[in-house]
Amino acid sequence: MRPYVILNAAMTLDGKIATATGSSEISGEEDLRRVHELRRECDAIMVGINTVLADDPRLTVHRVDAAPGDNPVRVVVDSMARTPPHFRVLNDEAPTVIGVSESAPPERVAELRKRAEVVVAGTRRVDLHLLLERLHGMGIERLMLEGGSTLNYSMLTGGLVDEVRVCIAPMIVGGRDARTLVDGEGIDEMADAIRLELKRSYTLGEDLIVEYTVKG
Ligand SMILES: NC(=O)C1=CN([C@@H]2O[C@H](COP(=O)(O)OP(=O)(O)OC[C@H]3O[C@@H](n4cnc5c(N)ncnc54)[C@H](OP(=O)(O)O)[C@@H]3O)[C@@H](O)[C@H]2O)C=CC1
Ligand SMILES: Nc1nc(O)c(N)c(N[C@@H]2O[C@H](COP(=O)(O)O)[C@@H](O)[C@H]2O)n1
Repeated sequence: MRPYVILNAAMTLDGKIATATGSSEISGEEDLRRVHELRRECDAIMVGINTVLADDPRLTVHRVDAAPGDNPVRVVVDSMARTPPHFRVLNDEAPTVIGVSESAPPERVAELRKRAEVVVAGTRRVDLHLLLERLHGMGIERLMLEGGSTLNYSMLTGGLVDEVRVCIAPMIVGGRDARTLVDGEGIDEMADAIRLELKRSYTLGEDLIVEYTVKG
């Protein structure tokens, strides 16, 4: 058993979720409120280690009203236990789970254990199926996947995403090194593309929100 997973992100019209320099403030104010309402409805928020290193995110509900208990569990996918101990994802605003692999240096794992629950899943890279199974065992039924592109790819190709919700901002940045909604190795044939079904689309301020379910 695994949690129900909603991938949420904001991208420019040309599909970038960050520029090559890591600048990633894309959503308008209304969309940010939607994101935080969604966070409040989820049991956990999951990101990849590169997102933590790039953004030093809080990953809490802080743009809409929230009681302390409304903060979801924060989950970082971090094979080598590189999460810096002083980063905000390890502050006491909410509980944090760090998914590491068996290859993570023990001294870094021990340091993280002082501030977070560490789940070991996978030998070299985090085994996402196993991590999600463990999270489900911890009571996490609804999980919001908040990027970045590399983790989005692994989660989608692993069949671990149920819904995709994207804010498309009226901006274009270009750049072959800029991160897109989904990167990774990519699928070779269109016939093998991950198929989605559009459920809803609407505008929020200047942004267009599109919501899809992933076909099974
Ligand atoms: N606009 C938006 O909505 C958002 C934008 N962003 C932006 O995205 C960028 C980061 O994206 P990106 O660089 O792709 O990094 P990710 O945040 O996707 O992190 C990827 C890393 O996660 C670790 N990982 C561990 N196990 C796995 C696995 N099984 N599959 C995939 N990854 C795994 C790997 O590092 P290791 O092997 O060391 O563990 C991998 O390099 C940032 O600039 C951030 O600002 C991020 C979120 C939302
Ligand atoms: N939905 C959305 N829109 C954007 O424009 C974004 N840059 C992001 N980024 C994600 O949110 C995290 C920051 O969260 P906090 O405000 O610090 O709690 C960031 O790390 C990305 O995962 N998302």
